[in-house]
Amino acid sequence: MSVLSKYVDRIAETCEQNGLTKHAFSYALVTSAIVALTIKVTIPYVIQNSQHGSIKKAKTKVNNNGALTPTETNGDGSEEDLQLAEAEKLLVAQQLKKKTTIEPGLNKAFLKQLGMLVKIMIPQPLCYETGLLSVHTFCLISRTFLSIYVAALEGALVKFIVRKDIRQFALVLLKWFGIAIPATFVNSMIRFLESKLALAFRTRLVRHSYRLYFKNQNYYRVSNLDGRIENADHRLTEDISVFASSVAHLYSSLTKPCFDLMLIGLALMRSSRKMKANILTGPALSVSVIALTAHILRVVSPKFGQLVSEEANRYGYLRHIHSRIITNAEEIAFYGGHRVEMHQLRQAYNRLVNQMTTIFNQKLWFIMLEQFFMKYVWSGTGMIMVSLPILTGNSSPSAGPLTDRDNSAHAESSVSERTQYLTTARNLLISAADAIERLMSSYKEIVALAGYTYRVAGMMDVFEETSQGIYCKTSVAQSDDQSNGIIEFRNGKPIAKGRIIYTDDPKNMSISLREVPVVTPNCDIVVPKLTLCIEPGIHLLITGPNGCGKSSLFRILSGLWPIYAGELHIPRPVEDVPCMFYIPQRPYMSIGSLCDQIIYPDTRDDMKRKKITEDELRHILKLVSLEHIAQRDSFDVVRDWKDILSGGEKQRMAVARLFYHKPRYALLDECTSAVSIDVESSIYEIAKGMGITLLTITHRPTLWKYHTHILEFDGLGNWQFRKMSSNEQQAEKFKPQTTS
Ligand SMILES: Nc1ncnc2c1ncn2[C@@H]1O[C@H](COP(=O)(O)OP(=O)(O)OP(=O)(O)O)[C@@H](O)[C@H]1O
Repeated sequence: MSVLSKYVDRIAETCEQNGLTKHAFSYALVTSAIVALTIKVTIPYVIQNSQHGSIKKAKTKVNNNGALTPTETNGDGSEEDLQLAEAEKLLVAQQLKKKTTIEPGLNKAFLKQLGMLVKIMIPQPLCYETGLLSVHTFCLISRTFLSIYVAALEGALVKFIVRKDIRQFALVLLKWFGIAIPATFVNSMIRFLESKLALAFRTRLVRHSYRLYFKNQNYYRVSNLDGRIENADHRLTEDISVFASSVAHLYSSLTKPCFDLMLIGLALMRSSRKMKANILTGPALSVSVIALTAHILRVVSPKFGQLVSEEANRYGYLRHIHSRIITNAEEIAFYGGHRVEMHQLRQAYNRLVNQMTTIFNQKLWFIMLEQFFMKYVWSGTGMIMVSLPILTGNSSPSAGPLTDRDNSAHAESSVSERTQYLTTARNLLISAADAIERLMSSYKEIVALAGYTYRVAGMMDVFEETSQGIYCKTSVAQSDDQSNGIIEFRNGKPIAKGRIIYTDDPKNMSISLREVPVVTPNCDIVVPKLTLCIEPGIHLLITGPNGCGKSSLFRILSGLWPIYAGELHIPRPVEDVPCMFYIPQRPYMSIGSLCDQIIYPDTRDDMKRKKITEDELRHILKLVSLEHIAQRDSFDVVRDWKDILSGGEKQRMAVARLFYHKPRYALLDECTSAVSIDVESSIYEIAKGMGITLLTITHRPTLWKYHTHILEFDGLGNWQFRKMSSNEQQAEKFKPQTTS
């Protein structure tokens, strides 16, 4: 700094010699500094706006064409970058189209969302969280009192040093050490309670969102039927955790400085009064300076909420790509697709880095300005505030004749008093400045919190809507013309007008569909109207070309896909006898032991309640020719069954589940395609013998003979439901692969 000022002095002298006054030079210097600062502050906004404009143009292109055809590239990103951005945004584009889209920031919507989340985190006035909050608040207030006491002690220490009073000095020093024990304990307690509070909030939020996530098969609906949340896992883990921590942190970083300011202000006023000075000038000056600087900071502050929300989006996308690679590792390895995958991973990472760099860049200038105000402008104001009582105070000796000795004693005492006042006031001011700095930087945290609030509250809103059957997907056919009047739309969203009716009549255990259309989540109509009745004992074979809607029918029967019209009548499941049990082509292996695989989705307790023994499980395994697995391992051994069992073994394990649950209807979706024909035949025989009605999708003619009826789709929306002729049942003899 001194080198710089010498350099400036030298230039000023040179200018003076050339006829320019020192005044004119300093005006020019200050003006150019202000102009430079203005340019620095405004340029990021100009760049940001122009980038926003170009991305918007590209987005319009996508929305208009309904395809990813970005034509614009911005300065720092390639076309590929933009494509990736669009891929990230594709699933939330529906939301962006809506006029009601809320941008994360410090606004009414944020307060509403925060209020909603606070109600979840603190469900009632008297609960564990309010207990924690009360203890935390008590610790925060105690810490403020301790700070004031320590400042007073330090003032007294200096006073006794100036007075050379060793005895008093030693006494106060002892007190100072004594206070250190509770002070450090309270400090540590504050951090401990903040972590406990964050964990308690997180637990409440996690419990609530898990409840919603598993309500009405939401975990399926959110990722398959709705397009607003791409990475629910990221929101359920990372976002909730960061949100809870930042709420807990904000509580202490907002309340503690407020207490500090209040009590320190009072303490400062008291010491000003002691110095017989005006107690209002100092605080009035400091309040005006702080209000002004705070306003400037607010105006120039970058939109940290949006920036943080976008960063979380990109981070979520990166994790999503990672988890896709882990899930599909074998397929990628067989294809040798590592180059493509790595490229996508790099792109996603680069986009995250770009966003983080933008945030760092924005922070650089903002923090510089913030520090300038807080460290220099405020310190200067503090110095004026502290010196005012001494400079304007009336501490002259009282009237009356005084000897020289009296005068010198009085002078000595008032010097030590003033030193004590200055030291105490300085310490208090440092604490107050620290408190204000924390309050100001909390603003940044609040804005960042707005980003997380937007993501967490948005997730809960989507969960609520999807659980009620309200979906939003990007590429849905949104007009009645496109859907031929089969689907009705309201506010651009399709309405599921169809009804599921559960029948309780034990004499009527049939499944019947009445004019139910098969509609995909994108609102493509696969079959316009389907009417059929499946009685127990009607073993139905479902055939048709690929993509004709066979599996979709199962999704509708299981209640996974909404019914847009007509009626579906199904028997109400009674305890221990499920109505339908679905077995997919790619069986799902759960985490757990061999026993857990067979009884899934039952638990061990359910199994005990049903009084099923391990011998019975062994028998079930024998029925599907898997007894060797039980011989190899015990039923309790936990393994990664997904990797340990072969494709055919996994399919047989899934059939073992069917034999364990013995449902009324089995929905078999090519579930034995990898099982040898002899085992497959015996499985079908046993299932029929158990009284299970089969609804089978298969391309194998060998299975036709186990069925009595056939449902044929032609792939154009037409279908035929009829009894099979005896010739068709013997199809395997003369019709090796045909379906319809
Ligand atoms: N989650 C989904 N979102 C959007 N469309 C889907 C979804 N699942 C399936 N579809 C579409 O629905 C149509 C019917 O699919 P479905 O799975 O019922 O075919 P399928 O007859 O079982 O075919 P395959 O014999 O190949 O298994 C297909 O055009 C498919 O693209």
